Formats: sequence, structure tokens, C-alpha cells
Amino acid sequence: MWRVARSAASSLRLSRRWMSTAIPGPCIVHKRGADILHDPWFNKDTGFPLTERDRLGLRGLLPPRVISFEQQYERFMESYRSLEKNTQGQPNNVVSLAKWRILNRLHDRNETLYYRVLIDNIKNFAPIIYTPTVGLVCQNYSGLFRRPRGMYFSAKDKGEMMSMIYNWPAEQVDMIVLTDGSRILGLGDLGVQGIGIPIGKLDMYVAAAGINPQRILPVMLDVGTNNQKLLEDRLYLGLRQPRLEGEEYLSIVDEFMEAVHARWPKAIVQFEDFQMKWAFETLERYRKRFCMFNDDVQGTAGVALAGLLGAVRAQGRPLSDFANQNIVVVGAGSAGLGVLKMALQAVSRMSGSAAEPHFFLLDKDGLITKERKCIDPAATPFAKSQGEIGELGLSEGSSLVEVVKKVRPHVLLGLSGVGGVFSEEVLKAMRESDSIKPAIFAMSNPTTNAECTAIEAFKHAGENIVFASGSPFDNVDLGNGKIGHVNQANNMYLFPGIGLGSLLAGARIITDDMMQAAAECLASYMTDEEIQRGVLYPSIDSIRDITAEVGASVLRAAVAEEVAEGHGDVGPRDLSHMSKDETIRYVKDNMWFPVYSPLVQEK
Ligand SMILES: NC(=O)c1ccc[n+]([C@@H]2O[C@H](COP(=O)([O-])OP(=O)(O)OC[C@H]3O[C@@H](n4cnc5c(N)ncnc54)[C@H](O)[C@@H]3O)[C@@H](O)[C@H]2O)c1
Ligand SMILES: O=C(O)C[C@H](O)C(=O)O
Ligand SMILES: [Mg+2]
Repeated sequence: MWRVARSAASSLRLSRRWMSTAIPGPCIVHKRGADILHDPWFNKDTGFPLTERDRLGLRGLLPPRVISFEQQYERFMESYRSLEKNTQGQPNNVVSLAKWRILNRLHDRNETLYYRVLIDNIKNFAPIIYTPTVGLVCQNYSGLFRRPRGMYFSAKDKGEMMSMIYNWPAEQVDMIVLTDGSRILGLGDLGVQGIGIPIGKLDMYVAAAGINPQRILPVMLDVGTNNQKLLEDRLYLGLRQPRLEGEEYLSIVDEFMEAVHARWPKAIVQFEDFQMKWAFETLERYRKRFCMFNDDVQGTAGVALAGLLGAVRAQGRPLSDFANQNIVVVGAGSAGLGVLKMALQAVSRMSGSAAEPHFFLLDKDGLITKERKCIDPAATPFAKSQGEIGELGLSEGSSLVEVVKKVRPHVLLGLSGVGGVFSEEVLKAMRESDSIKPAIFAMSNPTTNAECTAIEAFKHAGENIVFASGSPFDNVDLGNGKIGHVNQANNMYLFPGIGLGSLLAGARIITDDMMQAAAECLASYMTDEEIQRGVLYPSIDSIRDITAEVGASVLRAAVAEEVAEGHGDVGPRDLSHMSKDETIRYVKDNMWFPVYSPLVQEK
């Protein structure tokens, strides 16, 4: 199960591998004339062939010359490059927002071209449409707002959601990303402005998993905000009231889930950036009734687990040695606890023995022990007893630096949301780690909230570390021609495959085994040679490859667990007869790729 081998699929430039040579099939459109030009799903701008202009009532509404898709693509990239040139030397935030604006304008106008430039340039554009710039966009959302995207359900819509869901123009929706804006990255409660996160996540679904953009739906559940600054901001676009709590809150989420299920019973709902109490509560409440998962709890756990196993291999040790690792986890929230829970499940699957890694869990009040008053039930299994830590000279609330000095961990993993928590002293203490290749994971987002920067990690903890961060950092020049490799430990490596695999399986629900299969797939994707170079995760350039493999693993796990009901014409029996390679092929063949399809009007 926990094999270490790269499958046949290797990373090539994306568009060439996924570009179908077949003539694209027709696309049905229920409108004509200017309405088509104003609809980004169908608009081709100057790319409409003359015959199509005649058929769709577009003649005269466009300049006469037809510009090819490739020319349009080049023209956009040229304007993007000029923007880069013209903004050189300006503050990072200004440049990033300018880049986001130019991409967003294209998104608003012509989705086919937008997704093509996104797929082909994913490494450059992911940091703009996704983490970290998406955080900045959320912070400034009310000021940046020009056009709505997705749907907004507010506390004022109680009782109306079942009919509101029919306001969405698409007949079919496959993938929904839902937030209530209560914990946006490490930026806290951003209320309605958090809608940027579902939009960015779904852009990754299209780019990485090839989910058809006409079948995605970003959703904001606006139940108020406790962010005083936003409540006082006259431009704030959300409900100006404190957040609903308790049963009132849950009744809104219940109503939304019922409405979605009534209209699109097979749609998958990804919960994203909910504050911890609601992240756990909603996951338990819905996971057996709907096809849903929580990305921060479950997707993050899989990515972190793959990284932890990579760190074992980087030391030249067998995976079974995972049980002997000392791992310090900083942050006992939805993400940190999700990681610990999945890591334990993985150990028992791998070895079947009772041995498990030694986890040391800290939150804002320091080391969590059984002495802690008011301990969160989810953290209880990881709280240390005095007997376990007394010998080390640690106790309830010990500081991070004390813990690192005494434990000499193999791995230091941050999911605290607090920038700079891995201080110089903490990082220097990692030099005394028991590992020959200590691993430092600064997974909090966005960049300013990372526990440390890549440069700080290599400078203070030494050149022999393996390093990963949630937001992208450049590789670090260590001098002497050596490079410190920076991995991006971000749940983007898993959630697109979890969604796609569940969709193509026609999964009734998403099980723990499906999540484990996703993590195992990512963990075994890298070769030993890569791991030895400190490369724990694939390059984002190959995100469609890894997503296809993750998707296939998830699908196969769904079949094995008998929760797969099939998708389209492919029933559960067909799925169960597919070999592993056939499943990967099937997943790849079902990935949408942006090309202009002939539009056929139906009244
Ligand atoms: N890289 C990824 O893929 C990924 C995935 C999910 C979450 N995250 C990031 O992880 C962070 C946390 O997310 P969450 O959902 O767990 O948040 P959360 O609010 O549920 O939990 C935060 C935890 O950090 C603790 N904490 C706060 N200050 C601390 C300090 N100074 N020292 C130690 N612990 C401290 C809190 O007590 C709490 O336990 C966010 O920044 C988020 O962006 C990253
Ligand atoms: O959004 C991300 O980049 C990862 C993660 O879901 C987070 O909340 O930080
Ligand atoms: Mg998130």
C-alpha cells in the first residue's frame, strides 16, 4: 500500500498533455447575440468564426477580423508581461493586486481563455488567484467588488434557500466550495469578504482537476461577522450583525445543505475556512448524509501526512520508522488536530502495531498536557501526561523553544496562523534535532502568517533541513552553488483529486479510507532521488498529473468501500472492473480542457 514509486505519468507542460487533438464537441447555448458576448461561459470575443457569428446573431457586433485563440492568448500574455514591467519596484501588495485585477477581468469576460492561461501558467498564476494573493483580495473585497461571482446565502434568507438555489443559472453543479468567512487563512473573520476563498479554490479545481467551470459554484454563507472593523466599515458588503451562534447558526447551514441536495443530489460540497468549532461540528453532522468534506481538517491532514512520511524517507529510514519520530505540532486548531488524527490512523494501517510517533502539541498557551483546564475534546488524545514529559523537564504550558530544546524533534510543524512563531531561537534549537535531516513545515497562510520564512529556516536551522511552507517561497541560494529547496505544503495537492475522484465515483459519501488513499497516493508520488534532494511534493507545474492519480486512488477507495454509485453512463460495476491504470486513464479523460467549442443554439 505505502509503496514508493512514480507511476508512468510524469510531468510535462500541462497544456500539451491535456490538449485533445479531436475536434471539440458542440456546446449548447440558450441565448443569442449580445447576450452571448456578455456571458463569459460562451464568449469568445474576437474569436467567433464568421459562420458562428451568422448563426448566433453576432454579425456586426464585433470588429470584422477573426482573431485565433492562440493570438488572443499571446495578446493577453503580452499585456500581463507589460504590467509586470510597468509595476516593477512597486510594493508587493500593489503589484499582486494589479495582477489579480487583470486576471479577474479576463475571468469576467472569457472563461475559456482565462482557464487556458491559468492552466498553462499555473506556477506563476496560482500565487495570484490562490494563496497568498487571494488573502489580500479577501481583505479588500468590498472595495474591489465589481461583479458578483458565485452565490450568497445570508441569515436573512432563512426559509428561502430551497427556492433561491434555483436562481443559479447552470442546470448541473458538480463541485461547491462553501465558507462562512469565519477563519479566512490566518487572517481571521472576514465575513462576506471570504467569498474570495471558494472562488480561488474552485479555480484550482478547474486548473488541476479539470472540473468543468460551468459546473462549479462558490458559496458564501453570510451569518454576520464578529470583525468590529468590518461592522463599522460603511462599504462592507455583508450583513452588519454579529455572527449567529448555536442552533440558529446550524439551522442556516442545514437549510443550505438540504437545498443543494434537493437540486443537485450528486454535487460535492467542500467546507472551507470555517472556525474550528464549526469545522468539526459540521463535518460530523453532514459526513454520513451528504457527499462533503472539510478541506482544512481532512485535505490538509493528507498533505501534511505525505510530508511527514517524506521526512522519514529523507533521513534514509524505512516508512515503518514513522512510529519512532518526535513531532512537535504548533497549533491545535482544525488543521493541526486533523493532521494528528490522520497520522495516527496511518500508523495503525501501516504497522498494525500500537507504536505511534511521539507528538507534542502546542497551542497559544504552550504545551498541551492533561493538566490543562478546559481542553478541547479533539485535543485530549494528544495531551501529554506529566509522566511522559517530566523526565524531559517539561510541564503544562511549556514554551515552544523549551519544547524544541528538550525534545530535539525530527519534525517541527506549524499550523498556528501566527507569523514568526518559529523564531530565530526556535530554529537554532532545531540544529540539535535527533534527525540528520530535520524537517520544518511552516504551513500557515498567507505568507505573512507563515511561522517562518524559507530564508530564516535555512539560515538558522542549517542547510541540511527539509523545508515546506503553506504559501510559496522562492528556493534559497545557500552559496557554494547549493540551493535550499522550498516545498509548498498546501492542501491544493489533494482537494482537487478528492473532489474529482468522488465525483467520478458518484460517491454517496466521502470516507476516511478515501482520504487515506489520497494521502498515500501523494506520499508515494515522489522518487527516492527527489526526496533525498529535499523535494517532498511535486512541482505545481505537474498538478494535473498528481490530481489524476489522487483522483483515481480516491475513486478506487470509494469502489472498495461500496460507496460508489457511478457517474453518467459508467456504473459501479464498470468502475470496479477498471485496473489502476485504466482508472487513471478514465479520470484523465474526464478532465475538462479549455478550447473553443462550436456553439449550437437551442431555444
Ligand atoms: N498549508 C495548508 O494547506 C493549510 C491548510 C489549512 C490551514 N492552514 C493554515 O493553518 C493556520 C491555522 O488554521 P486552523 O484552521 O487550524 O486555525 P484555528 O484557528 O482552528 O487554530 C489555530 C491554532 O493555533 C494556536 N495558536 C495561536 N497562536 C499560537 C501561538 N503563538 N503559538 C502556538 N499556537 C498558537 C491556537 O491556539 C489554535 O489552536 C491558518 O493560518 C491556515 O491558513 C494551512
Ligand atoms: O487556502 C490555502 O491556501 C490552504 C488552506 O486551505 C488554508 O486555509 O490556509
Ligand atoms: Mg482553507
